[in-house]
Amino acid sequence: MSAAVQETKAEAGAPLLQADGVSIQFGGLKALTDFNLSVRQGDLQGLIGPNGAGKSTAFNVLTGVYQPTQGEVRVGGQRVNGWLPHQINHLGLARTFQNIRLFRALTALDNVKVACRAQGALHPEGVGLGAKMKGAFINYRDWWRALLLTPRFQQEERELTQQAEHLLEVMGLSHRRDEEARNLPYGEQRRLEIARALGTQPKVLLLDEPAAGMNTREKADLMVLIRKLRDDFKLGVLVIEHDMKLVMGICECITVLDHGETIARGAPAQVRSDRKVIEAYLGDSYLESQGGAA
Ligand SMILES: Nc1ncnc2c1ncn2[C@@H]1O[C@H](COP(=O)(O)OP(=O)(O)OP(=O)(O)O)[C@@H](O)[C@H]1O
Repeated sequence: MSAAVQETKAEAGAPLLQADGVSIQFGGLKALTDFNLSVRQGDLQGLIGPNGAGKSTAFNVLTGVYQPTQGEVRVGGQRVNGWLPHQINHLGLARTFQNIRLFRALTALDNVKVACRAQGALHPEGVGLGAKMKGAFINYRDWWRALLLTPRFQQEERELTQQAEHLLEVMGLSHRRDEEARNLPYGEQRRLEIARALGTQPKVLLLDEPAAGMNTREKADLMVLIRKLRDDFKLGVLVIEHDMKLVMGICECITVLDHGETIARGAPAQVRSDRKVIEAYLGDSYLESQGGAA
């Protein structure tokens, strides 16, 4: 870790994202049990575990897609249980999905612009009728502005385009600016998803299997890129990833889930030699491939 990042971490203070004793149950299935997590600025953490361990469920609970059966989620110190995903996003939490969810028929630029616009818009925070009515009023006002092409709307459009172009450049996608998302190669679609998440100006970025489907070269580039995003955008990053080389290579702290329970947490070296982790996930073949035993 660079001295600059260590310094940033020391200043980081309070967690940007926190889960305290979070559990969620689907019928009789305990998908996540007593899950605790803390992400601060400058963190690059991993979340791993076998298929069905509860990793995506954890992301869904943290981002408001699912409501926890028990426990508390805080974003920027604010309790967000019961909040909608876009409201939580507005507090500074953005994510990508395991199955890419781009606007397939929109250009790369427009995919990112949509996210930049969402952040620029005022989203009333909280739950309840007051927030809903305020939201409806804002939507109505913005609709008229767009319809009448007011000078302010046009100025905002220019600024959004510049922001989106910058993010495409950061993600190495400038050459795809005007191509429809569905026509991009798979690896580039994954990077476009990250550009779109960055468009909402997050403080914490959750990446769900960002390297899935990428070739070795693309994965290596992605590792460098994720670190750079963490540093340049002053983010806290949490990554779900099955590629152990990538997770062990970039994450400073790794949480391991199995059947919804946290079975280990620590630095890569500590986690990969943990007997429970080897038994549940890595397997002895992984150890052998690394040339050692626990
Ligand atoms: N909406 C839902 N309704 C019912 N069960 C669910 C729901 N979402 C997840 N589950 C179950 O919760 C468990 C955890 O699933 P989850 O998708 O979080 O695992 P995962 O660790 O992300 O797995 P993978 O690595 O395969 O993506 C699984 O048994 C899954 O079938």
